[in-house]
Amino acid sequence: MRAVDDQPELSVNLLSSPETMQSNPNLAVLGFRRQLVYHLHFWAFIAVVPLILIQWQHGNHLLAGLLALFCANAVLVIGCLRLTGRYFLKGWLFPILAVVSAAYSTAINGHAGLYWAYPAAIALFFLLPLKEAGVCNILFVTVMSVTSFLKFSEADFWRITFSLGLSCVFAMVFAWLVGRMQQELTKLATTDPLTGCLNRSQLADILNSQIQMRERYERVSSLVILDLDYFKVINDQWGHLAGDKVLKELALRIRKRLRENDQLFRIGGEEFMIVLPETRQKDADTLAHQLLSSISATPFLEGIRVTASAGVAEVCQGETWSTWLNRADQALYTAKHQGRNQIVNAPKPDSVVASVEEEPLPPISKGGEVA
Ligand SMILES: Nc1nc2c(ncn2[C@@H]2O[C@H](COP(=O)(O)OP(=O)(O)OP(=O)(O)O)[C@@H](O)[C@H]2O)c(=O)[nH]1
Repeated sequence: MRAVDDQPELSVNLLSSPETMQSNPNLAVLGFRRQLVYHLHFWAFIAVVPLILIQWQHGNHLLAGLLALFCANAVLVIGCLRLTGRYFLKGWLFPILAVVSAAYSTAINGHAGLYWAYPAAIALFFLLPLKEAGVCNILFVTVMSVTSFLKFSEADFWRITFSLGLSCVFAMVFAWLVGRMQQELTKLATTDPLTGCLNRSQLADILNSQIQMRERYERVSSLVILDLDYFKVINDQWGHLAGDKVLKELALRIRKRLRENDQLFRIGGEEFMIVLPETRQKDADTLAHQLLSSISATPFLEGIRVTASAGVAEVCQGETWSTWLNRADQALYTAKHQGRNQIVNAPKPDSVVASVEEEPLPPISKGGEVA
């Protein structure tokens, strides 16, 4: 399990926007992870603040300093998460300071310091990626074993080593299972169970990322929306199970033709959308023709021949994801209206055509040639 992902481009504050989290499963997971980090730092801060005074009064100034640093880090992490939604220093200071403080406290305070080793070891699995947390904990248990060997009786040394080791193993297994469960649930929430295609949950995010590529780097992407023709007739004549098989087979045929970076969504009953990064309209149109040919060339099930219609749209400068999608959708509507089994390319939006037409002509040199 990883507490917080590296997503610097994510500017939403997930601690304060539950609506965003509800509509996007990936953001929901990230939001819960941030909540976990937030609460760990908050409660650790509450628990450790009194210890600073106690250690200072006992003359353990170095330990008091370490604990003060730990609390300052907790305040910074909480503040950054609250104000910017980012994770200060990616969570490394908490485990380092917790582990060093626990080991040092055990060395100077004996059993009183040892009790803090257990929460510190467990917290590692919630703050760091699983592998890093595992390695840190092996080092930590080793340091604590050596300390207890030097400080306590042999029987205590064995007890401490095994109980701390076992706590780490339990925490690791739990964190690993929670991480797997997150992955499974995210997959379930973002894909269509019948065809395995992406569902609408991430549609806006993925289209927006393509728009950003267009705006920042002039990298042009295209959309193809493809819809089976007269699919209702298949359901009516051969039944819904046959209809489902046709949809599965359709997704397979489309996938066979796609590149690794292309993304296939099922956005309606028999309506599919393909996002084609770094693809011009002309090339998207070629792909759409190939898809329509592969759909109509061979029957899906015995006797079931199917055709499809498609709308193609390249993203334009200054366009939002919904206007881009709408243009592709309108093109599909036109293809259906014109008789189906065909592809229609979406025209550029009016504002883009106007701005191209209004572009000033290049200056003319003295000789009458274009400069
Ligand atoms: N088998 C099956 N059918 C579905 C599924 N989702 C939607 N449908 C059916 O798909 C059909 C869509 O019908 P229409 O929207 O009229 O579309 P169409 O018959 O393909 O007509 P055009 O798109 O205009 O060519 C409906 O009968 C839905 O019940 C599904 O998951 N499985």
